[in-house]
Amino acid sequence: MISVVGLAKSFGERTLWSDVNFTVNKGEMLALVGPSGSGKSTLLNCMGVLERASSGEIIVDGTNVTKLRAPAQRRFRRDTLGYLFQNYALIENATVNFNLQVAVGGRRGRTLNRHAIEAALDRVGLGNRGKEMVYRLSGGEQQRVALARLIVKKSTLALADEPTGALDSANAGMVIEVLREQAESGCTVIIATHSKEVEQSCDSALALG
Ligand SMILES: Nc1ncnc2c1ncn2[C@@H]1O[C@H](COP(=O)(O)OP(=O)(O)OP(=O)(O)O)[C@@H](O)[C@H]1O
Repeated sequence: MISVVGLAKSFGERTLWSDVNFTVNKGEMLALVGPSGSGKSTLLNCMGVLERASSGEIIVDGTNVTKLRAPAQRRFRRDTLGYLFQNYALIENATVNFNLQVAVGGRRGRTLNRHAIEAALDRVGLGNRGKEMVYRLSGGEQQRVALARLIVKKSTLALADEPTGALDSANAGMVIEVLREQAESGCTVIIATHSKEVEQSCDSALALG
C-alpha cells in the first residue's frame, strides 16, 4: 500500500506539481495520466526514491520513504520495489538469465531461482531465450525481459513507466495481464501511461498537469 500526502516537486522556479494526494491499496492498480512533461516519470521516480520530492510524504507499507537514509533507500529498492523503466535498465552486455538472476539476489537459492526465471520468461513469451545476450534482443523483447525481472522479483510496489510503449497490441495486452497478476498476488501497481487502454485496465486514474 502506498499513500502520497501533499507531495510537491519544483525544478528551480518551475513547479511541476503541488499537493498531490492519493492512496493505492495492495492489490490495486493506479494509472498516472497527463500530457507529456506533466511530471508522471518524476512522480514515479519520487515513489521509487530515485528522486527527492520538494515537500510532502510518501508512505509505503507504513514507512515514510522520503525520510530514509541511503542504506535504507537501497534496501527499499532491493526488497520492496519493482520498476519497469522507459529504457528497461537492463545490463545489455549480459545474458537474459544473468539479468534476472541479479534481480533475485545473485547466487543465493540458485535452483529455485532457475525455475522461477524459466517460468517468468515463458510468461512473457521469451521461453528458451535465457542464454541470449540482451543487446541482441529487439526493443520490445528487452521490454519483456524487464517485465520478467519484475515477475521474479516479487515486489510489493511495482512502478511502471509507459510499459507498453514499444510493444504491439498483443504484447501490450500481455504486459497489462502480468501487471494485473502482480496486483492479484498482493502488489500495489502504479503505471504512467498515455494509453487509454492501459488506463481503462487500471482500477483508478490520477491526472497530472
Ligand atoms: N532534473 C531535472 N531538472 C530540471 N527539469 C527536469 C528534471 N527532470 C525532469 N525535468 C522536467 O520536468 C518535466 C516533467 O518530466 P517528466 O519526464 O516527469 O514528464 P512525463 O509526464 O513523464 O512526460 P512524458 O509523458 O513525455 O514521458 C519536464 O519538463 C522535464 O524537462
